[in-house]
Amino acid sequence: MIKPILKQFETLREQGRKAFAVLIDPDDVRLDEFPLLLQRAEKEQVDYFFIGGSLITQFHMGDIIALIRQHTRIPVVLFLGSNMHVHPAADAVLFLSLISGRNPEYLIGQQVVAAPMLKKSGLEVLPTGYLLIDAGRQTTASYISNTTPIPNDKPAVAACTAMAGEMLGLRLTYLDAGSGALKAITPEMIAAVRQSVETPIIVGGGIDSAQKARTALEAGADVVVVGNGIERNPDLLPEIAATVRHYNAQYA
Ligand SMILES: CC(C)=CCC/C(C)=C/CC/C(C)=C/CC/C(C)=C/COP(=O)(O)OP(=O)(O)O
Ligand SMILES: O=P(O)(O)OC[C@@H](O)CO
Ligand SMILES: [Mg+2]
Repeated sequence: MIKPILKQFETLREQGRKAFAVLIDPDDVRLDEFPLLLQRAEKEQVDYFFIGGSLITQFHMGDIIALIRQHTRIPVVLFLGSNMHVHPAADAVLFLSLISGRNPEYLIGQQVVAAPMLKKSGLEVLPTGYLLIDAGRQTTASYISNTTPIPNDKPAVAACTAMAGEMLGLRLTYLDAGSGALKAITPEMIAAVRQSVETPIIVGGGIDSAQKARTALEAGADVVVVGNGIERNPDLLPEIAATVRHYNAQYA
């Protein structure tokens, strides 16, 4: 039996293994070209698809998930900007609470509205402390959520925020510089969070080279997420997949 996804993340963390998640922004998917990416992802042993966006204007999330099922066995995890984007055909949902911000709507409001729907959906719910980190420019997620990201040179703020999230019972920590970030999260910040919590750590935003992925993994990320970088340059997918495989072969 395939382990639930939270258990998979916790096992990675316990064993020192790493995983690679490809972020699919539904609005940027061309359904005719998508199977090519999927075949590549399957061949390169991508571990997860994260799917979602701050805004979704194309109503084809169901078609996207159906194509993923047709071409791969890679689990699909919803990464949502809004409770209106929930789709029951996925495997799991990152149940984000935006704990770096002070906007109650994104700390608990969206979650209250989504809860009954999620309970019925059969989706695995992954309680996640979500931290937006300054990216060198305003990102869609910080604009839409109306929250101030944590300054990227303040690792202690991120560490204390993650710690509080863990104490509140959140099981995953997601450090996100935001999609298309100019600056990826510093290794100092990732390491400070790693020393402060036991939860698996997901890191994303602005990872547009294999070297940046490796830096995040070495600093303590358990899962790296790449979206824009692969949209711009599909050859980055095999490069990052090889980096993660190499890391796992070397250290696990
Ligand atoms: C789990 C439920 C029910 C809701 C979550 C609602 C919360 C708390 C969201 C957090 C804030 C937020 C708006 C996050 C968005 C995260 C995301 C999917 C980012 C992907 O990138 P985009 O922000 O779409 O960037 P682009 O502008 O590059 O498309
Ligand atoms: O698109 P990129 O910059 O890779 O960001 C991935 C994800 O963490 C954004 O929320
Ligand atoms: Mg988007």
